[in-house]
Amino acid sequence: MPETITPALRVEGLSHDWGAKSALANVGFSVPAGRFCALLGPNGAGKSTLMAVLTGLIRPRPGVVTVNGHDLGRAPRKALAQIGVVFQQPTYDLDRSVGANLRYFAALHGLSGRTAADRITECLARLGMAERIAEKVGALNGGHRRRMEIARALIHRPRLLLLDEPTVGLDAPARAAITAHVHDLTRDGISVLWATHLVDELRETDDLVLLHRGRVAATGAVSDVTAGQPLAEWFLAQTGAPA
Ligand SMILES: Nc1ncnc2c1ncn2[C@@H]1O[C@H](COP(=O)(O)OP(=O)(O)OP(=O)(O)O)[C@@H](O)[C@H]1O
Repeated sequence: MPETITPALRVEGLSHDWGAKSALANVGFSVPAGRFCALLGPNGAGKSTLMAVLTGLIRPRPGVVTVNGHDLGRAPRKALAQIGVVFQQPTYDLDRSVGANLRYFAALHGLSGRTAADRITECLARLGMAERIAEKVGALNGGHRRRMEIARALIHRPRLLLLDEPTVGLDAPARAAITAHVHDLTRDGISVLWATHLVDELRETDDLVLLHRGRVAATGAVSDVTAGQPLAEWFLAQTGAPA
């Protein structure tokens, strides 16, 4: 792939203060098309604040965010149309089926009828959830609920998927399954920004942005930035936080 290709996400000179507290300070990095990029940082590093900026909840000031070349500040509709989001806090209707939950989101994106049905089948299949379409969300375990939310975030075929600590509260097998499914999405050219403080969710071939105290402390391919050191040891040395 040529170097000049437009990145899925570019963040430049981004800062945000919560009152007197600096949460992000001159943050800059990019996620190339089709890459899995881990936004790694200990608790309080600023990951959720950054996700709030990237999803348009907080206006970047100062700073510039572009999604597939669309400036989030100047052309928010175009930029946001390219993004799928899985927030840290789950959002779904427990009393309705998986299919009904997805139909609701499809309708929000202007999809209905056969188009919506096909898209829902496609997205559930990508997360290994096709056979659960008629089950009530309240009857699913935590891992399957999360997978449904990821499928739902893909319904409008975004180019960039943002996930804020999507495995919080899940057991090890569920975490591994979700991590694998989301890595697989990059095969189809979807770019992923995955916020986490758990280094075992990263692969050697991933990209990584290390966020520490609101600043980018390291960025690049995992194997390059760690220079062969085990990732957990490297993370501890960089941040003082156990992974
Ligand atoms: N709404 C808010 N009001 C005031 N301060 C906030 C707010 N949200 C976050 N902060 C502060 O900003 C800093 C960064 O927090 P943030 O939640 O972005 O970090 P994080 O890396 O997502 O951490 P965690 O893993 O604990 O969610 C912290 O010091 C936090 O206390």
